[in-house]
Amino acid sequence: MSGFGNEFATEAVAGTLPVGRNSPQKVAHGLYAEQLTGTAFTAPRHANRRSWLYRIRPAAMHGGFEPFAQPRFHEDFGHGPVTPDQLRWDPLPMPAEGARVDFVDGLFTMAGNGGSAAGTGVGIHMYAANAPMRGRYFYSADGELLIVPQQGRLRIATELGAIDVEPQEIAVIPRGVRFRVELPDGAARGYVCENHGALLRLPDLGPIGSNGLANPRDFLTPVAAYEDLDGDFELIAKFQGHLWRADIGHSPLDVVAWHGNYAPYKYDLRRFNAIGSISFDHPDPSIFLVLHSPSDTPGTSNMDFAIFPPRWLVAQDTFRPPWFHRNIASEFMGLVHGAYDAKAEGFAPGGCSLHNCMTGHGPDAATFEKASNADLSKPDVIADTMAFMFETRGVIRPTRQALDAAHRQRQYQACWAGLQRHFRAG
Ligand SMILES: O=C(O)Cc1cc(O)ccc1O
Ligand SMILES: [Fe+2]
Repeated sequence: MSGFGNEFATEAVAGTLPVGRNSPQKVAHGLYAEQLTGTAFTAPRHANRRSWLYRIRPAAMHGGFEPFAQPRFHEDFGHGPVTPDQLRWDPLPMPAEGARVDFVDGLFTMAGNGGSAAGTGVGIHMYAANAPMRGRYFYSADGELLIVPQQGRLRIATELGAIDVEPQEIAVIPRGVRFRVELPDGAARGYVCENHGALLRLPDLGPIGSNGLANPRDFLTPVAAYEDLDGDFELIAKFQGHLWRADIGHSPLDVVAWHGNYAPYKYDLRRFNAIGSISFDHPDPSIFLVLHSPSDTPGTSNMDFAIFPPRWLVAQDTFRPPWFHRNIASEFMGLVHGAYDAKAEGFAPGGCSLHNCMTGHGPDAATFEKASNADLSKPDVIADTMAFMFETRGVIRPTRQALDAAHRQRQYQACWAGLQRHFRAG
């Protein structure tokens, strides 16, 4: 179903959805009615999100929760000093041969800020997995999950229907929605931004007008699909930064029909309508905004999700790649595909970098040399690329395990060491 944040209505068995009411005395086909709210009951209408689910058993039916051990997936960003160094990592290694690692076991928390208790900030995780989730279902009560696959497709079977995503697409699973991940290609790796703040939404377009950037009709939400399965299953929850498990005797993906505007969705990043300079200067990266989580301060996001897709560079008398800069915002970047135009070397697909508040960064020495001498009489085309940025208002604190990881590039700063002094007074 196409559209962003629409009021959808979908039923896997005809005649299930009640007409003219949400909670009739008896629901058709002997189902239970259940409301799932994603915003405060009294949130303004334009921001209000909730769905009505008609299901075989209510979500309340499961055993007691007990702690679940997966120590690499958490919300512990530390309280001590945080380095202002530029940081970069090679791709998260795939699971060892012979190990069976599913999506939940394969999550590795890289960095974050704020937290689930505060209701602001983000958790930034990566996953590397080689096995489907079997008899296991997961949800995060701590935030919505923006999933950015980098290698391998995911089939995300959720309570509200199934989403198939591949690299260069994204999926968003709302807070609380239960799901299971299968790996059609046998293995998968990617990035996850767990958003503790306001729900992701499309940005206003200002003078750009009524079309452009990510267009609403390119967002896709699944139709209802249900499992009617009994068994010795497990429900895993992320709640207040910790993982919990409970026995559940049936598949929680048993929603036969639903209606509402709180639902998972996907988007193909290749549909993004990139807008840029056709005169001079490289614009601010806000021009590449796909989705954002606003904060209480106008114009200042809790989190921005921006991408750097294929595009033409035509600006005249201009250093065309990203400039050298320091920002108030903090930037976590990943690369889904190809090469990134500010980094000639070292930023690999599946890798990531972190440039925090006021930390200087920009093109590496090789990129600077090339772009300073490029022939500007011709347009350049940047093809075969898809980089992205999770940009936040708060400083992004790398986790201990990310700083200690063998795949951290300890010599990253050397990429700027070759920048020559060119100054001549007069
Ligand atoms: O640091 C980066 O590479 C991301 C980035 C890209 C860009 O085009 C402008 C600013 C910016 O921070
Ligand atoms: Fe930057």
